[in-house]
Amino acid sequence: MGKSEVVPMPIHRQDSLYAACKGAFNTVVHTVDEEQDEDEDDFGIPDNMQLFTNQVAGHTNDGKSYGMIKHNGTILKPITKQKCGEREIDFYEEINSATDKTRSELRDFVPKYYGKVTVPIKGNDVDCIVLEDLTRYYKEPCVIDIKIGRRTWDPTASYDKIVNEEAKYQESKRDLAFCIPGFQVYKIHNNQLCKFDKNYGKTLNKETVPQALKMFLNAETVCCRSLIVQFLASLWRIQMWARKQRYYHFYSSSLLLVYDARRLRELLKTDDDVKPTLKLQRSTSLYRPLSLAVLNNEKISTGFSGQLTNQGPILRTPTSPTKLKQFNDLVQTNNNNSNNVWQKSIRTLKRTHSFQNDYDKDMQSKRQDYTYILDELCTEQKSELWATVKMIDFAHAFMAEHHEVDKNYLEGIDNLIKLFEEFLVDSE
Ligand SMILES: Nc1ncnc2c1ncn2[C@@H]1O[C@H](COP(=O)(O)OP(=O)(O)OP(=O)(O)O)[C@@H](O)[C@H]1O
Ligand SMILES: O=P(O)(O)O[C@@H]1[C@H](O)[C@H](O)[C@@H](OP(=O)(O)O)[C@H](OP(=O)(O)O)[C@H]1O
Repeated sequence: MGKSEVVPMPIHRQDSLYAACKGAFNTVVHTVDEEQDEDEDDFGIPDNMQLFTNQVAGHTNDGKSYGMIKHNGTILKPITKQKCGEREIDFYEEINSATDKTRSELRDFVPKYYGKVTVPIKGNDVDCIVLEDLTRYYKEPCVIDIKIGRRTWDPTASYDKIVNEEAKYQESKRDLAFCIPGFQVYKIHNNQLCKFDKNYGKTLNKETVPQALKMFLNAETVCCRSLIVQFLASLWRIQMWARKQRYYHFYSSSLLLVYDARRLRELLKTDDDVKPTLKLQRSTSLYRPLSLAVLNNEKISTGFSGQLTNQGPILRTPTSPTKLKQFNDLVQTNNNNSNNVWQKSIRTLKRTHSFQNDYDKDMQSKRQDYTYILDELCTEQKSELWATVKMIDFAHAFMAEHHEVDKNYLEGIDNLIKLFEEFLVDSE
């Protein structure tokens, strides 16, 4: 592995967690300044391709399968299991040509798909799926693979496969309906790249998963609210889609969360960014609508009237016309950029000011709460995104039987969102 080395983890505040990693797991630490020049020759891939070093989970070059390959701003996913490969290609091709709203919308939530190529790897011609590299524009890409669902075996799985899958990540899957097969994080306090593999992920439970997520977020001491809100903005959109879609059931599929630690480092240099001027005041749960937020020491209405009907909370137009105008202008200005997930989230949030929509009521109140935070973040001068969430790995994507909602998938998403929302509340 070139200049990478296996060294004991440094001991920081999360002593127990780091101590658990020390020695027990194959935790690899690179220093950020270190050149990561892998020896491509060892892996027998063409000269114009490289091993994809930002891969945090999935199949690797272990003699039976191959790891991801980096090529020209894309990644190539080698197909070693014919059926899984065909299923994944069929899935991408189907959603790329779909014209219905639900599947067209799904295109926004997955990496861009560029077809299939055959690559000579170690003398074998291997078919590969060509996908957008989600880490491409990030200087210090922090990546976590979160496998969604309690059940990770598909309807065609053999008895052995079921037994095998059920034996893994037991506590995490049972209690949270998701698990963490791997992640990497550029630690901003010591410039080290820390990698955590599936052996580490398999030890996690409902108490340690939040700690691992905080480690991934560089949030052991201070939680960056902008980062969490960016992730939540994407997660909420995926959640809303998963709540209504009845096309697919995903088994062993993941969410890939990616952010740029370089941008986080820049942001944390200024106190204001760590402690945003906007603070929501709330007691415990995000599932209760707020009536007031505090902006620059001034109380402002979040739009919740304090009254509930059997249709849900009654919302009023927020009382800050200036903010609302800025917000409208911003949405208007960015209307052309229809692929910008951030702006789409903002437009969705804007719609939650009205009751004339179809969204679930709890979603309305949650989004209402965060309209102001998103508004503030988007009016920052440097507003381009530096964090994103995409759905990946469709080797086990199946058509939904009887047009049922994919509860297995949805539950994992819901629980992940709850954790992120708790981080946000804790950071106030
Ligand atoms: N579009 C992408 N951009 C960047 N990295 C990606 C992308 N797709 C996958 N990866 C990286 O590759 C890893 C494995 O991806 P994926 O889950 O598709 O592979 P897999 O071999 O089918 O996994 P599994 O063993 O879970 O079936 C991910 O954890 C992630 O680190
Ligand atoms: O997390 P682990 O312990 O690495 O387990 C692997 C994981 O469940 C993969 O999703 C699966 O690949 P598929 O999705 O392609 O089935 C792989 O099966 P495999 O060993 O048969 O490749 C498992 O080994």
